[in-house]
Amino acid sequence: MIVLENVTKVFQSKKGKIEAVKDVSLHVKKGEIHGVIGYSGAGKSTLIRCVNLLEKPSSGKVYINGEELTSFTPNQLREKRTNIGMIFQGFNLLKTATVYDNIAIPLKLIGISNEEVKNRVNKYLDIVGLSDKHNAYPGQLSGGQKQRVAIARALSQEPEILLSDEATSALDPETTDSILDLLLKINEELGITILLITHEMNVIQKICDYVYVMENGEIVEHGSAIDLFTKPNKETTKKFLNTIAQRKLTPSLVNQLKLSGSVTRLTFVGESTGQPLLSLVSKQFNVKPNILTANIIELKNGIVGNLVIHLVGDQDEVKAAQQFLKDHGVGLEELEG
Ligand SMILES: Nc1ncnc2c1ncn2[C@@H]1O[C@H](COP(=O)(O)OP(=O)(O)OP(=O)(O)O)[C@@H](O)[C@H]1O
Repeated sequence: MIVLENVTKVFQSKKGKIEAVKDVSLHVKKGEIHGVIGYSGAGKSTLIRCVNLLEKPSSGKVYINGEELTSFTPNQLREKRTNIGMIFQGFNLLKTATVYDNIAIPLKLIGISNEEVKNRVNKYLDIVGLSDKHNAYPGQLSGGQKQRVAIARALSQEPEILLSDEATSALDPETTDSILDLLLKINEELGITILLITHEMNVIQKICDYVYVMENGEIVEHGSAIDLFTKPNKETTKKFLNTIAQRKLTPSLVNQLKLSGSVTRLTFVGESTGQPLLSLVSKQFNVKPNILTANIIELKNGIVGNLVIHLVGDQDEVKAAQQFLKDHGVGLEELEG
């Protein structure tokens, strides 16, 4: 379990103070995968580095499994850090060491016996699917394979928590998917709690239970992945959603369509996905629903359907039809031109 309480990080630079992280609180429950998404410069890297105190917060507290990390001496911290693995965008492997040694050396440094080192390297290379690469050097591996070695190295210290700093950002979409599948597998099979940062909405979509949207050092919106995908509030969140599913119509088209009715985004989740609601609407009300765009987004914990419809009819009938949809659990957002 990870808890951040009012964490702020201020850097002093030649140009003055930079508040990279401002009063951030978050709570990652044991066994869950939480993601922080934001644009470049939002403060994500600084935030995740505050979790294992690679960056010392200027103020605020960090708790891991109920213990306040921010109160520990450097020696205590070194010991506690073995419970927090970390993976990075650039993999951070030793180029001159074999895959075996990349995993073995850090284990030897924390005093693990040679036999146990061997067992762990075998076990975790097997889990990440690289049992045949013990003697390879990083330069002989693809990006995805390098990240697998880095994941095996992080897991070999048998942490309860894994921090992922843009781990898939340097990878192509297919390799990204395979690394995300691996993260899901280690979360499910080893029960490891994961906190990740990313600027890619598909990472959030595929593996996160809970999401924080970060902007200018602050968490501007947060919620379960399903809530964020169905009821986004902030412009930044909506922009990120637009990157995975076309949700936007041109303002001139919206204005033109609104002359004869409403232009409404409907979000279906849970039970509402299984009902023929649009056909009921056209039977029960004097309106004609025309579908303008449609897509389905598969999240870790469910499926969200998005439809943008043009409801043609007079105002009262359109309003009654919208209320009917709302009453049946459909999310509604009136689009403006
Ligand atoms: N060591 C540092 N000294 C001074 N300023 C820093 C330092 N590290 C980060 N910053 C500043 O803090 C802000 C947040 O940076 P950070 O790297 O945390 O953002 P980010 O969301 O991870 O962006 P990116 O994805 O581009 O790394 C930026 O304005 C950055 O310039």
